[in-house]
Amino acid sequence: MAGVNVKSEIKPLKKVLLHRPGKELLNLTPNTLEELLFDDIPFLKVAQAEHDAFAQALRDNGVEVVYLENLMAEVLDANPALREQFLKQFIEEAGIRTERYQKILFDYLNDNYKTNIDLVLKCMEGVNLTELHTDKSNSLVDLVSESSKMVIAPMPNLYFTRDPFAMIGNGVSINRMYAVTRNRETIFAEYIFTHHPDFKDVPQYYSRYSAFHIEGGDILNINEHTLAIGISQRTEPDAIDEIAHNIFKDETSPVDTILAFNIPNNRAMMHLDTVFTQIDVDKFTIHPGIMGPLTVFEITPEGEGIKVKETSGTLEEVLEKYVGMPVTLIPCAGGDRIAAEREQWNDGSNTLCIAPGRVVVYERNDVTNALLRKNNIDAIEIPSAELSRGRGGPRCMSMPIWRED
Ligand SMILES: NC(=O)NCCC[C@H](N)C(=O)O
Repeated sequence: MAGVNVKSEIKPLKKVLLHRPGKELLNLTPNTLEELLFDDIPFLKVAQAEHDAFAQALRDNGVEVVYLENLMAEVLDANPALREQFLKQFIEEAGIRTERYQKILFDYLNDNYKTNIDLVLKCMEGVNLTELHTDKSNSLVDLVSESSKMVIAPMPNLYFTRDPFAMIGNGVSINRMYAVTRNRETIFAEYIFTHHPDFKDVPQYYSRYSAFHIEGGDILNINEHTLAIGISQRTEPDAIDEIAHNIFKDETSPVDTILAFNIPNNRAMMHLDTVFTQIDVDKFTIHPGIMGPLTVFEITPEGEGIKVKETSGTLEEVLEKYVGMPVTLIPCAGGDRIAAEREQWNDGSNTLCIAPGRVVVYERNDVTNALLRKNNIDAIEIPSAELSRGRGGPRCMSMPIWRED
């Protein structure tokens, strides 16, 4: 299956991109948690077992699972000249400024990680100064530096494959991320969507070099004509203007309406998909906390440009207009504020829909999961004690590549 095809949030999922959490999680420390966007340090062995259970649940439901690290290694295997280019770019973007250190790191990584898959996994893991064995007598920096510190920071958020790039119909948005720690994640997308034979012809609607940030957790394909994008902590309105122009300009894209949902700017609701996901033709999960402050803007093409207006009506009315039937909003954990806040913090609203009425959910969100079943939703539970410490659920941990039309 070459290319990408995602024109819905709910149609049967055929192919998905994941990243199995790796040694990058071992390089989280209490002092770096905030900068690296984690709230605690997951126990890697258990996080991997939970993630494998997630992948298996998807395979059991007929979904082909591909891994980010493998696609990237395939690109480098097929184009040996890119290995050097990638590594230099990666080291530079990791913030290594001096030529001396750029060379030390290049040689260390290139010489010690001979296969491309090992190199890619090592880049994700990060590099500790203790690995480098530099000669302390010819550099003041080395002499005064702590002996154990990360000279290349780890990339612990990679298992949230939803965010660095996002499929929109038959195209892709390669994102500029909100936080420095996540910006290197999109280098992999740049290589895959430029060089991988399955993905190099996919139209690109956004560039990682654009000035404004936008993340995939804010992008929802409501149907082939309608896209919803969150204005959030992670996505700036300027980025939505820019992507709207690019999508409307593409004659092959049927998208003619973008709904911009203005959600509160805070960590608990960092992306639209942390507060709102579609789970059936006429059902959505929702965090009750966004109902009050939510405004929705409608963006449509006008001439060479775009036209923007605020929509009127309740959220139900707005959604009904676009899905073409009455809709039910299922509040996370029912109506109770304490249960809703607790379960939303652990991604109760962040479900991955794999067919209409069938979703993958974290098992810990008992109240929400029972409510979904009461609404005739088939909720497939996966273990989540460790994965949830990164603040993302099944939708965040997956990037659909292909859904049936
Ligand atoms: N779509 C999502 O909501 N993704 C979750 C991302 C969690 C990650 N720790 C972050 O803060 O970016």
